[in-house]
Amino acid sequence: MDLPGSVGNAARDSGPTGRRDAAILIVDDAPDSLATLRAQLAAHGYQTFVAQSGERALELARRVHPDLILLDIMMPGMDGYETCRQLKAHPVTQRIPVIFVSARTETHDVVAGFDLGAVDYIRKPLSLDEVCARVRTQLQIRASSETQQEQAERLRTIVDNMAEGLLIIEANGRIQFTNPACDQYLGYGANELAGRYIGDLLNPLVAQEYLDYFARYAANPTEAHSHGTREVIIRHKHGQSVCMDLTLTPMFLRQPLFIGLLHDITHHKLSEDALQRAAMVDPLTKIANRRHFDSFLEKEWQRALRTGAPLSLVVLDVDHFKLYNDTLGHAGGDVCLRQVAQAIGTHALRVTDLAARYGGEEFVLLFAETDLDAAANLAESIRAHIEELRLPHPKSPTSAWITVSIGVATMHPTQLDNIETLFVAADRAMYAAKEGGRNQVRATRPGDDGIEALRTLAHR
Ligand SMILES: Nc1nc2c(ncn2[C@@H]2O[C@H](COP(=O)(O)OP(=O)(O)OP(=O)(O)O)[C@@H](O)[C@H]2O)c(=O)[nH]1
Repeated sequence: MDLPGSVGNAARDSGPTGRRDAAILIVDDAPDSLATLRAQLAAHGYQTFVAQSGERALELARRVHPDLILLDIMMPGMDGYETCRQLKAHPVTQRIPVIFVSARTETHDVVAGFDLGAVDYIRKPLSLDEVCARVRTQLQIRASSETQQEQAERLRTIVDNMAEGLLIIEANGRIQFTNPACDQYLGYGANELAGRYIGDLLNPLVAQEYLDYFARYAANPTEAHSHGTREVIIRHKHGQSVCMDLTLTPMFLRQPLFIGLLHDITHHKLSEDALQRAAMVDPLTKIANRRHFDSFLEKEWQRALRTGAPLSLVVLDVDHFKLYNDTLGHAGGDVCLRQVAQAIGTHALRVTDLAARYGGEEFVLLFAETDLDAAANLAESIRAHIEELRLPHPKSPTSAWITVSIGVATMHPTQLDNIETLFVAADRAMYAAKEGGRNQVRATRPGDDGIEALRTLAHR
């Protein structure tokens, strides 16, 4: 009988403390030798299994997964060498340490044993204490290598499954490793990024900044600290840009290395952009709001200062709008403002033009690099466009339709001027249009003499 009474899965289970005794399979065709070894090992607290042939040893090893195998070489049928070869060839048993126990003591026998993957070789006749000492040592080695392997596997599982992208980068910017999340974020297959350089992913200026930081760290690893988290635009494999938070931490593992953690913030970015856009738009009419217009005007003003180009401001006010609201209701007034805004917006065609609702029923347009005549002509087409909308204004003393009064002012700004001057001039021109009978455009150049300078372009 080869098996001890307790063989089976129960014998291999963990005890209540979670620790199980090491199990040793002893393979020897000589019953005496088997019995002696077994008694000795059992006395040291090991669980033992015995087999008297190579074939039986293979079968048992696959079933009970012993922690160690003591294997005789000379056996009838399959000898110890062949048994060892087959143990090492099978995935279930290949990692079980094998110690040869043999009366064959020639060096080439011992070498052949090691060549087959044995971890030790004990010569017969046996010194039982020596056997126990060698068994104990091998079990300790196995336990510690198993622990290391488990730790490595645990780490690997974490790295493979984490949501953040992970990159290991060398000091020269070469990517050494990426995890699956990183590959997926950036559109690459497994191992495809390894060997590439961060310059392949980042814009040249940002990549250079990182390379400078790497070089500083490599020159003085003890002084360096984490580069912190920063928002970067990374090139996806298929060309599009992805917005990510990148956290870089330096570490020294035989060489200076940098651990990069990538966190996808495209979604935050999209909502941030949407918020930013919303902050620039008038909620009722969906054209630019006053805040956006003011900052746009400030930029164009500065540009006009540099280039000396003319800057034209158009101020537009809906005529008798209070009366319109009183007649058709506030909601009707809102609809009208939307239609007027839409019409105005269609006249701001160049990137240097902007139409905005400045407040209430007042609208403004900026035409950069546009002189007074051109701006006045544009204003006149806006006036005509709105009149042609034929939005009924039943009680208006000016027209049966909605009309607007428009003031235009043009300046070649100098350092001595300010934006206020341009606004005041356009406002005065607009009020002159109101006073002149509404539904008309008046234009002026600040600096010309007051109301006389206003030119009537279209007076109906
Ligand atoms: N429906 C609506 N009305 C608004 C809005 N903002 C301002 N108004 C109204 O627009 C009207 C502007 O009236 P006024 O400034 O007195 O001038 P007006 O009636 O347009 O007359 P003139 O400018 O002299 O032609 C006021 O009644 C405001 O309540 C808005 O968002 N929606």
